[in-house]
Amino acid sequence: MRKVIYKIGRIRIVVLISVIAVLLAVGLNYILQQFQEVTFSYSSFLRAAVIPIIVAPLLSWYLIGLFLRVIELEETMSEWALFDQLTGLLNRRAFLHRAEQEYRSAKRYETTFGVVVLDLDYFKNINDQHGHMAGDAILKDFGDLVLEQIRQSDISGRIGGEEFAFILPNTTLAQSQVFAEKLLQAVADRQVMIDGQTINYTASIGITVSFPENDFKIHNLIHHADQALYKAKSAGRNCYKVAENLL
Ligand SMILES: Nc1nc2c(ncn2[C@@H]2O[C@H](COP(=O)(O)OP(=O)(O)OP(=O)(O)O)[C@@H](O)[C@H]2O)c(=O)[nH]1
Repeated sequence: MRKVIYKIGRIRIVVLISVIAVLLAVGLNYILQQFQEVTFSYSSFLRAAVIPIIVAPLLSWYLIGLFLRVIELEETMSEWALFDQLTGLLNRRAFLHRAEQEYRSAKRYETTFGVVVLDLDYFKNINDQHGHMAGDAILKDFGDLVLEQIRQSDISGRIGGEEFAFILPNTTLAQSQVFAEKLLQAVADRQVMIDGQTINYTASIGITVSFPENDFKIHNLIHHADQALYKAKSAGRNCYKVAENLL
């Protein structure tokens, strides 16, 4: 509906509604004159047209504006329901929903997909040393990196405070490892300026892959990737590890 309004143009719609209102008023006046059997009068026509000429454009302009605002608010609210406000990535709930869809599609078409879980390293230290705002700036920077560099067909979400997850459709283990390597490098290359100070950050990654012959559900896959992530943390961080069951 909003698209229709923008396509036709608000002014044209207002003019159209006003013309219809005037025609209706004049038509009604004509019918009434017929019923009341009064002498046909042009001045009565003019009087009938005056009110819609003034009221119809003002009222329709206002109502169309109100309608557009309501639609805009509705769109913003449905966006808020799906996206994390800080990073612009899918929130946990929306991510899991999309991941579930990919899981079903991969099962149906017997394809393999990668599941990658990433956690920013020593994030508590960043908050403690530079403040919560700096922590937020890093999270936002990571969101920008993902939005800029990750394929549209991949599914990315913020699934926890400083934990992110990715579903890579039609992707093998070897390809998921290349993805992880590139992502780690891209994160390490980032520089965030906070209060004139440059802050670098790193991340750790856990990977698993869903094969058509396995029957692991999404929450199992994320759990396996999470376990691999903790291995990467124990191994010193800024690296990736593959889930135990794939080795
Ligand atoms: N600024 C900011 N901090 C957050 C947000 N969500 C979670 N955090 C913080 O992230 C920190 C996570 O700390 P830990 O779980 O100890 O992990 P870490 O310090 O990154 O250490 P490792 O993961 O082991 O490398 C906590 O201090 C949380 O308060 C957020 O939205 N903004």
